[in-house]
Amino acid sequence: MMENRYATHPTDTKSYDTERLRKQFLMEGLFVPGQLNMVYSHVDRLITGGVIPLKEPVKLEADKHDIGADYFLERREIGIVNIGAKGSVIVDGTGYELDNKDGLYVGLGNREVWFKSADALNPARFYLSSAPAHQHYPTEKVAIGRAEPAYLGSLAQSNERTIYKYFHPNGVQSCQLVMGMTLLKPGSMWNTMPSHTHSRRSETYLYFDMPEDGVVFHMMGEPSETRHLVVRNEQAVISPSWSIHSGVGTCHYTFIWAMAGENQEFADMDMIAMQDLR
Ligand SMILES: O=C[C@H](O)[C@@H](O)CC(=O)C(=O)O
Ligand SMILES: [Zn+2]
Repeated sequence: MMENRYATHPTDTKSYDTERLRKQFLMEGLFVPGQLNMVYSHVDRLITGGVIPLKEPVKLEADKHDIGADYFLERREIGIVNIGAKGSVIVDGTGYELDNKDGLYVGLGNREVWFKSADALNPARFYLSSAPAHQHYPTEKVAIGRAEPAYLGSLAQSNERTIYKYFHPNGVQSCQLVMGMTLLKPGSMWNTMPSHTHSRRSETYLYFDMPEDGVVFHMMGEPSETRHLVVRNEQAVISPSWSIHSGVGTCHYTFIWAMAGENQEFADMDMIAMQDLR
């Protein structure tokens, strides 16, 4: 299933109530057993999806009306991260086994991508992020143990966390997609504070590894006009270029970030001074 989400003007967003904010920016139903669910955001044309294969493998596909192509990766690339139990992704006949938190880049031109769980009773949960692409780059797996970690924050500020970059200029190559995972240490609940925007690109966040009753208050909006979304386990957020994207949880959690836009420089951010937040 593909749901469409359209771009929003920051001035319009000021008058949104909770319901409208959630409809526009929150992706709640990505992970449903046995299904492939996707959201097509017209912000940078990022497609965000989730798939939990059970007994039957699930094929990566979309309606021609949505993507304007005969097969999913005809004019796109995709980043996949498994947030569940062991599974595999089969790319034009070649299988790649993904354990929990392993990632796989699949580039333009691959015709058939299938998702499989090793055990239907304890299935894989694949998170997907896809951007338009103009060139083929090789399919490549990034095991979490192989990704380069960056340590940020401090326990005193409740934001001690490790950032793993999967697909980026110094790692697995892609056309647009820059994707990685940030793990908060137990006792740390804040992510991406001090906050930033980056008008050169947009971003999505998937929050997971949270208890059922856990929530993250995801901060969004223009720096001088902040709003929040209450986000639960395995829900994702669309962050347009003009919005901050930051959050605080009721306990520590993990999130996957994905970006697309003008460039791929991770550090190309506009930092917001704490005194400018409203
Ligand atoms: O533009 C970069 C993204 O917002 C994230 O990579 C930030 C992040 O993971 C963090 O600070 O923990
Ligand atoms: Zn960012």
